[in-house]
Amino acid sequence: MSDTEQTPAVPAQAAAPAVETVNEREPLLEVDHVTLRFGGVVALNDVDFTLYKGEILGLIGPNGAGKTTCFNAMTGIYQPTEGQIRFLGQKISGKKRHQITRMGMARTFQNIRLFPEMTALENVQVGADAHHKTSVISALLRLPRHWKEEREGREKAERLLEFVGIRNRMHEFARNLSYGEQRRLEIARALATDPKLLCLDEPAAGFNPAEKEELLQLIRQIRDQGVTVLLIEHDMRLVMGVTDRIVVLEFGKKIAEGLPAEVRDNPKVVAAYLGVPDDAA
Ligand SMILES: Nc1ncnc2c1ncn2[C@@H]1O[C@H](COP(=O)(O)OP(=O)(O)OP(=O)(O)O)[C@@H](O)[C@H]1O
Repeated sequence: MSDTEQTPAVPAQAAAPAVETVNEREPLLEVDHVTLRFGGVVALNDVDFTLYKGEILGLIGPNGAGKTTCFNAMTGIYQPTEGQIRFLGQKISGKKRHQITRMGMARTFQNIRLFPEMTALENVQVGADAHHKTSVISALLRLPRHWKEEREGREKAERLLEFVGIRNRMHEFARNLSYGEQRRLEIARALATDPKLLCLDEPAAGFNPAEKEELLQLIRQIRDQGVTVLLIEHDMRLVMGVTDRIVVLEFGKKIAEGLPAEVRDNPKVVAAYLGVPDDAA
C-alpha cells in the first residue's frame, strides 16, 4: 500500500456533501457589494455573492466580464473601490497576500506561474513552506525539528503529486513537464498551503476533452477532501458538469446566480453569450 492510501493527500477538513440546501450552509467567502474601478473602467459593478463551505462555485461570463478582477480582489491583489470581501468573516482588504494564504485561500493563475528551474517536487515544497513553523535560525543550525519539518514537507509534497497524478514526474524540472502536467503541478502547489478555498483560474485552458474529463474528476476529489472550490472556466461543459452553483458576470455586473441548469436556461445568460440584444432577451 502506498503512503497516499494511508494518509489523505489533502488534509481532511470538514468534509461536506454537494450543495443542495445552500441556505443552511456556512459562508466561507462573502463578496459584499464590490465595485472596482480602473480609472474610467468599471471592472466590477456592485457585485454581490457568497461562497459556501464545501461547494464548487463557478464564476463565468464573456471575455472582459470581470472574472479575473474578481479573483484578484478576493486574493488581495486588488483593493475594491467600494464594498468589501470577507473570508471566514474577516475582511480581506488591507491584508498581504501571504496573510491571505495563511488564512486558507490558494489560487492558480490563468498563465501558469511555476518555478521553471525547480523540480516538480521542489515547486510543491515551496507551497508547503508557507506553513513551516521552525525559524530561519533552526534551519541554519540544522536543528532536529527543522529536519523533521523538512521530511514531513517532502512526504506531503509527494502525496500531493500522487493526488494530482504526476508523482512519477517529481524529479523533473517544471519547464520540462507537459502543459497538462504543469497545470496539475500548479494545483498541487496551491493545495500544499492547506487551503480551505482553492480558486482555479481557467484550469482547463488548452486541454483536450480527455484531459478536461480528468480535471473534472480531480476537482471533485479536491472538494470531497473538504476543500471549497471557486472555478473560473470558459468551457461550459466542464462548468455545468462540475459546479454546484454558478455566478454569471457581464460587463462587471452580476446578471445571474443559481444552479447550473437554472443558469443555463436563463435568457440573460443566453443573451450574454450569444450577443442577443437586451430587448430581445
Ligand atoms: N489592471 C487593469 N487596468 C485597467 N483595466 C483593467 C485591468 N484589469 C482588467 N481591466 C479591465 O477590466 C475589465 C474586466 O477584465 P477581466 O480581466 O477581469 O475580465 P475577465 O472576465 O477575466 O475576462 P477574460 O475572460 O477575457 O479573462 C475589462 O474591461 C478589462 O479591460
